[in-house]
Amino acid sequence: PTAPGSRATTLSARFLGVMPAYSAADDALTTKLVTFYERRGDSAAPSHQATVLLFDPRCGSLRAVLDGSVITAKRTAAVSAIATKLLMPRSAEVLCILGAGVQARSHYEIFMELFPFTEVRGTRRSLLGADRAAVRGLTSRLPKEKLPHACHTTVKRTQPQRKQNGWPSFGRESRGPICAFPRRSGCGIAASSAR
Ligand SMILES: NC(=O)C1=CN([C@@H]2O[C@H](COP(=O)(O)OP(=O)(O)OC[C@H]3O[C@@H](n4cnc5c(N)ncnc54)[C@H](OP(=O)(O)O)[C@@H]3O)[C@@H](O)[C@H]2O)C=CC1
Ligand SMILES: O=C([O-])C1=[NH+]CCC1
Repeated sequence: PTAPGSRATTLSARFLGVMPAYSAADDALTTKLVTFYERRGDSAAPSHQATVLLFDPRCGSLRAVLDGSVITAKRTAAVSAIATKLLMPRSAEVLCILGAGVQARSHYEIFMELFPFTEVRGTRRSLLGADRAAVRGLTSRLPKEKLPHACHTTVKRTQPQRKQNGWPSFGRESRGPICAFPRRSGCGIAASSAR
């Protein structure tokens, strides 16, 4: 959990995070409850499930219960976008997304809206079969200049964007194995100027 004052109760690879926050400026008292579980087998449940509770700061009464899934997806991508805006080299042209989950999708959407990337490349574990360890190490071990080469599929922004469930359809323009991007679930994101 990333919010100040957050607490997480852990049971193996299963977490319940409690993320309370108070903003005097917004007159808002709130907490998010989020479970994040390692996905097992072919479970259909999302790995992250969240609910947001909104309280009246004056009397402490509960005022609203909100589904936290969209809030989590959009808020996390928005914070990444702010960091990217401040840190990304001006020459960056390639957006590389590692993983193909909820965050991958929300990051893709906001990054393509805000930044002039000319190309997007993506990778997902399931395509790698026995080579899963290689993907696990991507974010930590791969030299920056190698990152795009590790990606499994690519689409040029200049080409017509065919959509498939809201995502670009990585098809004929793909290099390497064609990825039915996405299936269900993103583990990391990086912007690279490497060609
Ligand atoms: N900082 C913040 O505020 C937040 C951070 N997060 C973090 O962002 C990350 C992504 O979350 P989310 O998109 O919701 O999760 P999803 O479960 O939707 O997606 C996870 C993706 O990571 C891949 N993956 C999982 N384990 C491995 C592994 N061992 N090796 C390679 N790939 C793997 C999955 O592959 P496959 O499809 O094959 O299963 C899937 O593509 C998580 O680490 C999450 O905790 C999320 C929300 C908020
Ligand atoms: O903000 C959030 O919902 C989470 N951060 C890490 C795991 C879940």
